[in-house]
Amino acid sequence: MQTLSPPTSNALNLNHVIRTRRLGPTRLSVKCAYAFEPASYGVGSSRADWQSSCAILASKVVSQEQASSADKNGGTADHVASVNGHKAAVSDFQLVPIGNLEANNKPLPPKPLTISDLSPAPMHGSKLRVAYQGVPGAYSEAAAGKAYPNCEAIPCDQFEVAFQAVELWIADRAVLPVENSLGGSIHRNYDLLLRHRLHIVGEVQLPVHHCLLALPGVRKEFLTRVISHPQALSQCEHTLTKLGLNVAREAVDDTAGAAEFVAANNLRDTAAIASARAAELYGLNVMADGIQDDPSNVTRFVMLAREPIIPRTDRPFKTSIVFAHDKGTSVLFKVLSAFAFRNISLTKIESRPHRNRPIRLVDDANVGTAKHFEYLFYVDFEASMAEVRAQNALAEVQEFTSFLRVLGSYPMDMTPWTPSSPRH
Ligand SMILES: O=C(O)C(=O)C[C@]1(C(=O)O)C=C[C@@H](O)C=C1
Repeated sequence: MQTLSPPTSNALNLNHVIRTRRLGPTRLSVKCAYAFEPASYGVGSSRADWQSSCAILASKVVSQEQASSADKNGGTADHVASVNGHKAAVSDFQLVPIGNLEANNKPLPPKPLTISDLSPAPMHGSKLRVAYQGVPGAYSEAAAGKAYPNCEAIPCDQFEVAFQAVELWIADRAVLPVENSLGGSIHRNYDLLLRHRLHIVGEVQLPVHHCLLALPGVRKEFLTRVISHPQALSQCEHTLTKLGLNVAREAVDDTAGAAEFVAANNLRDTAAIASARAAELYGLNVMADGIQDDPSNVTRFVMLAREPIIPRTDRPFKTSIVFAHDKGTSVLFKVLSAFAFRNISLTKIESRPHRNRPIRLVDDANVGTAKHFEYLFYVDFEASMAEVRAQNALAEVQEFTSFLRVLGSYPMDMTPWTPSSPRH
């Protein structure tokens, strides 16, 4: 996939990230997130390890910010001296947050934690911060808004950065696409779900209504290429051909980023496939509206958090799992029968290469060596982990598999269906 970097989006370092999260939606980049590579913050295998790593990170962030504000006030030497054991006054060590000073500059004792401090989100009364991949105007931003109305949406330049933003407490949630009704699965996010330790806490299904966007005054005959996210290009493939647009199609990181790129570079030979909101944001014209090949085009997004939600039985729930087996795919039928036997419907099954052990060799002295590809299986089923039948099904699945992880048990998106109508 080609990466067209729009001139407006700079790669940020961690200090910038921390500041811009308060200022507004500058895109988080992988460069900033890699400042805390998993290996360097030593995430252990247990949740306790992971949580304490996050706490250490969060305290590092605070002390970095305090150090930089001390620098600005010419306080570096004092700070270093106090850390080295001179000037051991409490205020030098800043054991009490700076804001907690009485009028006479005496530190107040720390405030006790309350129940609301412990609730997972929103943090400290502020808006919920939701990471998504893309720039403003992307469908993922709309999905974040549907999942968490009034949230502060935080643009990230890659899916991986959105995962890390939540892990590093820069964001409270991530909203990421996993499948589209026309384009199929977004494999990258399936792989990332396994590599990261976040939990699926919800899903949203967003009707995706694509537009063909170009600079004002540009006509179809001028176009030599159409750029967009690969999913968007595949969702509009036939319609583009029907419109007579047999021009080059180029994949970029996100739909709104494509619109931004056309506008920022004043490209009169290039159109972007993106939302009507992207047209407004980047000053483009809508040349054709509703160009997705199916009017009921819909993308399913999952909401991710550091903590799982407590599963319930008072409304429809879905559960997502991933499993593998040492003996390969032969176990699949047994696993699926554990659900069929209990009348639990599967809504999705996806297989991905088993990255740690992609090939299994089976030697047969007479005929040679068979090389089987190994897979991880992702299954979504319609039941809550609070239901006994789901617990029993998983207990059985565990017997057949060498690896099983519950990615989340969460309420199904049951919002009324409103497909968009084609108007091109
Ligand atoms: O590029 C965007 O606007 C996105 O939000 C990404 C994405 C995707 O990854 O599938 C989301 C929804 C649409 O299906 C097209 C693209």
